[in-house]
Amino acid sequence: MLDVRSATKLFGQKAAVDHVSMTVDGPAFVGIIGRSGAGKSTFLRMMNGLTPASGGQILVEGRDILALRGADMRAWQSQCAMIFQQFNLVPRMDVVSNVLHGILNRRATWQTVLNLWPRADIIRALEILDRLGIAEQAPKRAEALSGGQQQRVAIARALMQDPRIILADEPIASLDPMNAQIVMDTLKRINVEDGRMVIANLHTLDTARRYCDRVIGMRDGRVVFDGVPAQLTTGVARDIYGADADFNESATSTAIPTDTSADAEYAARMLA
Ligand SMILES: Nc1ncnc2c1ncn2[C@@H]1O[C@H](COP(=O)(O)OP(=O)(O)OP(=O)(O)O)[C@@H](O)[C@H]1O
Repeated sequence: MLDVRSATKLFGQKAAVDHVSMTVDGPAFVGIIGRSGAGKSTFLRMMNGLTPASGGQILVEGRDILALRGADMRAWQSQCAMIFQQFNLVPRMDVVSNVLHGILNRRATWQTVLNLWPRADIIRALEILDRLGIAEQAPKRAEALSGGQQQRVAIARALMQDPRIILADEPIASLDPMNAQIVMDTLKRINVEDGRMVIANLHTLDTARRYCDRVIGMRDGRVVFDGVPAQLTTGVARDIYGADADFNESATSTAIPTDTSADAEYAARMLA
């Protein structure tokens, strides 16, 4: 389904993404790990056209999405939703309107300005929020929600697009461990239940091991590891992160104790 061939992005002389190649068949959950500056975000941004490539191809069912322009690129972007570390919601807008913004580019501007949405779209947005356990938050302003709830709204907005691929750029980097787990469980459910491919940049090894079918390790723009979580030993991780013998896995762990969260009830249900 996804065939990346020598994808490259240069910023001046520097290759942020350096001849990256990989194939992914079917709806896998792929994690990308690597130290800061390894090229993870740039690669995801190339995938959905936010950053134009300098070379290579990204073929999705034989079509090179790096070559798309205009309406074709916008059509691809609606099939390839993106989730960001900082959620990127409209803070003062209510939750359901934020979710409806997932299909903004399918609407006339005047309809959006007047906040006129077809009943069927509103119902679908509410159904998605209900599935993610946050339907009761629908009328609230996005800024009134906890970080974990806001990220679930961002996931709901992505689902509104009915995408084939979800790209998540450090989706849990701003969250406490319990909310991080809820968000990762949510992404995993979408992957398994809906058959949508998920590609997530992750900053913690334990998260990559726990949730991913496959892990890609990047270093200096290149793929230096491509395997299943069981192959991700401490030694391999040390190579990916370019760390020395003092490399300590706990530095990339989410296992920080916490006892407070606005999401405790939902967490209990999800984790039961
Ligand atoms: N717009 C840009 N202009 C110039 N250089 C850039 C730009 N975006 C990224 N870079 C450089 O490309 C390299 C890869 O950056 P990128 O953000 O993709 O890495 P990353 O692995 O996602 O790191 P982080 O986890 O810190 O986000 C870095 O050296 C970065 O400084």
